[in-house]
Amino acid sequence: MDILRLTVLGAGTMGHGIAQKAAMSGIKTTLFDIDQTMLDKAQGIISKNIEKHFVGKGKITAEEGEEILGRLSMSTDLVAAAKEADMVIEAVPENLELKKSLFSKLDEICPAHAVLASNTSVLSVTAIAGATKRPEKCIGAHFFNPAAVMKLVEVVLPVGVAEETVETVMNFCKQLGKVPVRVKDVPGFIVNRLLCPLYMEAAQIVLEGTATAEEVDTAMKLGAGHPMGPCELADFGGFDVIQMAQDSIYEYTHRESDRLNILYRKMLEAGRLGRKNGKGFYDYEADGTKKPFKLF
Ligand SMILES: NC(=O)c1ccc[n+]([C@@H]2O[C@H](COP(=O)([O-])OP(=O)(O)OC[C@H]3O[C@@H](n4cnc5c(N)ncnc54)[C@H](O)[C@@H]3O)[C@@H](O)[C@H]2O)c1
Repeated sequence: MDILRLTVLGAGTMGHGIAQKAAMSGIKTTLFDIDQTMLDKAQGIISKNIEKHFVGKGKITAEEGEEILGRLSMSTDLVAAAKEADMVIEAVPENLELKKSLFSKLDEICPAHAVLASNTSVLSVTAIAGATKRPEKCIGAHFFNPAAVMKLVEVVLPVGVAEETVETVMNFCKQLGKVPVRVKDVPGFIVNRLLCPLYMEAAQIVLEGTATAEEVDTAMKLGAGHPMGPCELADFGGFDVIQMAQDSIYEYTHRESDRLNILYRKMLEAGRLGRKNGKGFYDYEADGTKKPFKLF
């Protein structure tokens, strides 16, 4: 099935990037949020991105830029936003009850053929799908931040998903210029399952004083070819998100090595969330410069 009409729920960090990419790929896209100010903000960011990075750089004409924006509409009315959708992607806050309740409503509102996708990072897609009467049409579509730029989408297969749904979503991702990878609905999927142990060991090295965060980052960038060091990357992802991901992986594996490193818990207790509040392994200035934070 081709996706001609897409609805994205949540106009925050991820939702606006997914909506921008879909509109740029020729898909009629509606961005829904309960907060009009988030929709206004998203509209502003998308318009600026298209002007600055595409029209301004001569990649598309001004008319093509207008056409992209013409394919994008904003709504605070869920029924109007979703009733004709071929596919819905929810990118609302990481809260299982909220996502289940939205999926249950979407199940009533959307056409019978519509695919319902969740952008959840750590929650069970199977549990979200279970809130509907169409689990075979529910799936995870895990985009990465910034969603308009990052190539990967983890296509997450919950229990009971139909192969036809998987194929539809794999093709949709390719239409967006993304590279989709199939993964079963197990905590951490692929990327977080592999990144979390790196975050935990990096924190342990810093905690025991073997090396500083800066030394860990330099070592992994220059020695392992990573574009960002693990401490910088942990700051970027956010310690609250890492905590949720790590706890969900531990709940699945019950391995001691998969427990959240105490340093993240201490940072969170100290109100340090990472880049999102300018306080992580590093302190960040408004101009993007950073200096290492002295832990103890
Ligand atoms: N930020 C990331 O790096 C990242 C990466 C991958 C996946 N995710 C996942 O994407 C989802 C969204 O994350 P985000 O960082 O974009 O969040 P965000 O807080 O930036 O945005 C969430 C948006 O949802 C809106 N919202 C709240 N309740 C709503 C409702 N009932 N209906 C519609 N909209 C509602 C909010 O107004 C807000 O605009 C989460 O599940 C998160 O785990 C985030």
